[in-house]
Amino acid sequence: MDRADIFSHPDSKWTEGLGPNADIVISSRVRLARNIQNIPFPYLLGDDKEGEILNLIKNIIQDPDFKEKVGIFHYLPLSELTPMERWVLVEKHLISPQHAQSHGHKGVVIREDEAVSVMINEEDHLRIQCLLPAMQLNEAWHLADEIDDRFEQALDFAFDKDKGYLTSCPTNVGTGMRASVMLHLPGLVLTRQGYQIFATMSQIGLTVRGMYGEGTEALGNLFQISNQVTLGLSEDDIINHLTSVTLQVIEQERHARGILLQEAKEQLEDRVWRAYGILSHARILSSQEAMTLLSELRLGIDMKIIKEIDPKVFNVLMVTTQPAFLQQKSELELQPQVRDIKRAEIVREKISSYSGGD
Ligand SMILES: Nc1ncnc2c1ncn2[C@@H]1O[C@H](COP(=O)(O)OP(=O)(O)OP(=O)(O)O)[C@@H](O)[C@H]1O
Repeated sequence: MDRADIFSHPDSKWTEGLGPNADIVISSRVRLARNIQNIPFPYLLGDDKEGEILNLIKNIIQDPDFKEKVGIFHYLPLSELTPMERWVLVEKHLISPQHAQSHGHKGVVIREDEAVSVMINEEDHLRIQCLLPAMQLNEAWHLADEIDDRFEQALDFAFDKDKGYLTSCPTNVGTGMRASVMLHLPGLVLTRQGYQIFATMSQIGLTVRGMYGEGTEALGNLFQISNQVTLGLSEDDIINHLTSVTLQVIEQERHARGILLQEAKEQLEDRVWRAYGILSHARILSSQEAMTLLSELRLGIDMKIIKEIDPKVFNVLMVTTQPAFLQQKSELELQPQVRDIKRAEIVREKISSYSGGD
């Protein structure tokens, strides 16, 4: 995948949708916050120093040994990207919305398969993120650990022998790790059990966020669950705890789907087929409506109510129907009403490609 493909193709490693519990876990993410010793945190840095950090990282990823060991990365200084390109990276979950809106010498390096991205000068000098499809928290952690080791061969990270890694926000001190899963939980939402379960998360050191992380809405019944605590726990503790809670939530979601099938089969089928009908024929779709209907369609696919559509369609449409991706693809800035027409067209085409025409 070359640099231009990052903005024109919806596919990332996570959109492959393959792996354990892929019917409920859309993606698993591990991010490590790291800072370079003796350099102030980004919020205290002047432009020159920020520029130096960007250059440092650029040189590291261009080193032949680094490339051979951990792969080819594209270097993208945010100042060289259009606002639309930055938002495509948010919609592909490769950078945070906060990073997309920042000014100064910020950047990101992205591995060719888009499983790894490293934000530069976000809240910390480096935010190493590994994003894999389905329930692969352990795999994402091992990959992040490997990338971290490679950077650490070239950089001295700020580390305190008692506290661990030092980070700009005290909530990240220690491992600097946030592990998270993005879950599709329509069963828990429809049976009204979701909010009760989410309310207990903070009592067990976890937090529930919306589709694009901190401060964002939970669209399309998608929720991100992540660890709140980074201090006093090892990386393995964090991964094991999140894994065991996620497996319980998966069980509860399966149970809720079973109840729906047993107690409200016709209503469930009706909802799924209506979603299919609207998505296959609508001429205007807002992003919110599209996400809601795509979630219902995906539920129907996972519950074998609809058999001919590949569940991966949901992951890809989660990216291609988003405002920035739509506009980037059209190479035009589009008014919201025009975007809604374009979105409906894209969804119709994708769905009819499975069902033999609109
Ligand atoms: N499991 C996941 N799958 C896909 N994307 C994710 C997942 N978890 C987080 N993200 C994405 O990562 C970005 C940052 O998320 P979030 O704000 O929750 O975490 P963070 O990096 O730990 O930031 P902070 O330290 O500010 O809380 C967002 O764009 C979000 O969509």
